[in-house]
Amino acid sequence: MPYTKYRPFLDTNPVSLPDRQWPDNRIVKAPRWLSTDLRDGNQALIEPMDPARKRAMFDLLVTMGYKEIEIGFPAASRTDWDFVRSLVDDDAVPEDVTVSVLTQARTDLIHRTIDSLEGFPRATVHLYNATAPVFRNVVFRNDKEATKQLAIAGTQDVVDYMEKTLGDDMIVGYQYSPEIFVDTELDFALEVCEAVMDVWQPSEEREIILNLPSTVERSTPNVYADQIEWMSRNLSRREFIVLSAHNHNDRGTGVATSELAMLAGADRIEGCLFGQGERTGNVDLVTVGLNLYTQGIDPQIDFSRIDEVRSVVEYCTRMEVPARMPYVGDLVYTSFSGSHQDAIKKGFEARRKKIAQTGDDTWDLPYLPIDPADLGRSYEAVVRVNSQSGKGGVAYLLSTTRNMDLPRRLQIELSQIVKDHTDESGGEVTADELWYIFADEYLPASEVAGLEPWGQYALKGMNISTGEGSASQLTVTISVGGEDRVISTSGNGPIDAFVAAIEQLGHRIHILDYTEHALSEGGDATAAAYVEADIDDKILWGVGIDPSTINASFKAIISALNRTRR
Ligand SMILES: CC(=O)SCCNC(=O)CCNC(=O)[C@H](O)C(C)(C)COP(=O)(O)OP(=O)(O)OC[C@H]1O[C@@H](n2cnc3c(N)ncnc32)[C@H](O)[C@@H]1OP(=O)(O)O
Ligand SMILES: CC(C)C(=O)C(=O)O
Repeated sequence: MPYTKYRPFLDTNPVSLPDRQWPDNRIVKAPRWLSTDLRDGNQALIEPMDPARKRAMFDLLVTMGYKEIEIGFPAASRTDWDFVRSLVDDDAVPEDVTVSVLTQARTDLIHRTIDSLEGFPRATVHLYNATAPVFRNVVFRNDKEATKQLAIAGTQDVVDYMEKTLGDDMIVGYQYSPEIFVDTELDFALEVCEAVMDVWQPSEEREIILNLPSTVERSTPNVYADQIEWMSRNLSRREFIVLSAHNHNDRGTGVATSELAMLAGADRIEGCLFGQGERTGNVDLVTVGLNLYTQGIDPQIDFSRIDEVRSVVEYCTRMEVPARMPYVGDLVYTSFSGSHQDAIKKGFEARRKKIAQTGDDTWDLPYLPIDPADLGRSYEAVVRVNSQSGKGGVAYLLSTTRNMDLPRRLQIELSQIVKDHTDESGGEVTADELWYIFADEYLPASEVAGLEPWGQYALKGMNISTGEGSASQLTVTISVGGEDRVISTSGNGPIDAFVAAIEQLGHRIHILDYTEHALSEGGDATAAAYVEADIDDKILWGVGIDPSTINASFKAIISALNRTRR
């Protein structure tokens, strides 16, 4: 490939900051957020949002807690203008939300943009012009001075026209973006921003938002961080400036770029939900927000119903959120491989114990950086079973979907049975399919609809009496190949007596392990019993489910017996 036609970024726009501070900084609070879903996000859609979709997006952003929302480029099109006006007409903007509108530095567009704001209680006018060499030379055919003058004139236009047209009771802020900041010589970006500030005159009550976009991401995030720190250190009137980062994702590092920008001094992050936006998109606000959350920082945004957020965004943008999208994709809380499933299962068990014993619910789970429940995702989706899965995943699914708490060696036995199935089918086994595989293998068919009956033996009835200190007397009816046999025995306990009954059927049987637990709570609780037995020199597990614990254990022994002969 002709790689020599590309130049290293640092050869085109070098940054020197040997005493950089940002690598030692820590992010300790959420930035101010700006959602540009309705502007940058919308302008990049194959089919831009219609009014209903725009409104759904706006309402979603408000509900989630975004306080600054760029609602469009009202001078660009009738649809953008109408949408902006509809928010005033419908009184749709809550007290604590500030809308923002974008314009180029062109008088007619600036005036129309400001006209669109009439009636809003507060708003921000956002003006941009590209400042980088290739744009000066190719797009604007301007030198540096003319580029700066465009920013100055545009800002002056904004100031003058606001004063002339907007009432005193309206709070209007100003944002300036030197578009293509990353490719702009730093000293020139600084010069333009200073010139813009000279016009706007920021002060205690009159902040200015200076937005330094990686319009096209072309360097590693550390270079951008150097650029942000350099600007942050060299800008005058820094205390009145809200330094904003607007990052695209051309190199796939938009999130890292925004995070490093925060370390380097950015106060505000602009982006779109799930990374919508031009080309590879704007930075994903959900990922940046939830990355903060997983560090114990309140993102100030409600992500607790992430699937609802996703479905509204998919409706509005007519684009699908990919299955591996951080925090929200279909597969991100799913583990297929055996060792991951095993670790997750153990992690959940350890967590339950830790909470019960100490009340400490600090999150520390193998392979899961976030508790899916915090985002409204269910644990059932965490583990899925295919040919890569081991005992942990199988046991986890049966535990979460059926309350079955399988003993470890039974897990190993079942896992091999499931693997035979997945090796043959090649695909995933759903929780329902797993239940059918399990039931077909271990349970009398009558208990699970849709399965063929199997097994030479079945428990038909029993009567047991145990006197104090004396042996259990058992009379049991067992169907043998369809014919009922009534057997009377005794033993040290019910299981011992039942084993004696099985021996009367001509089998050698020795119980190796036995456990039981309730499957549900309350008076109508059902019990599950698990028996590992050596029957006629075959070691196998059997499972029984019944409202009576004794019946469940007898069924488990019958299950193991039938399996030796299947
Ligand atoms: C990085 C970003 O995403 S910025 C946002 C970009 N979004 C959009 O552009 C969406 C909406 N835009 C539009 O609908 C149109 O571009 C309009 C209505 C704003 C303007 O349309 P037109 O007047 O036909 O101009 P056109 O779209 O061709 O824009 C190019 C012209 O604008 C000039 N221009 C581009 N950006 C700016 C700017 N920020 N400030 C001043 N002039 C600018 C160009 O130099 C060019 O001028 P020229 O025709 O004299 O060479
Ligand atoms: C207008 C600016 C902020 C922009 O969208 C960009 O540079 O990507």
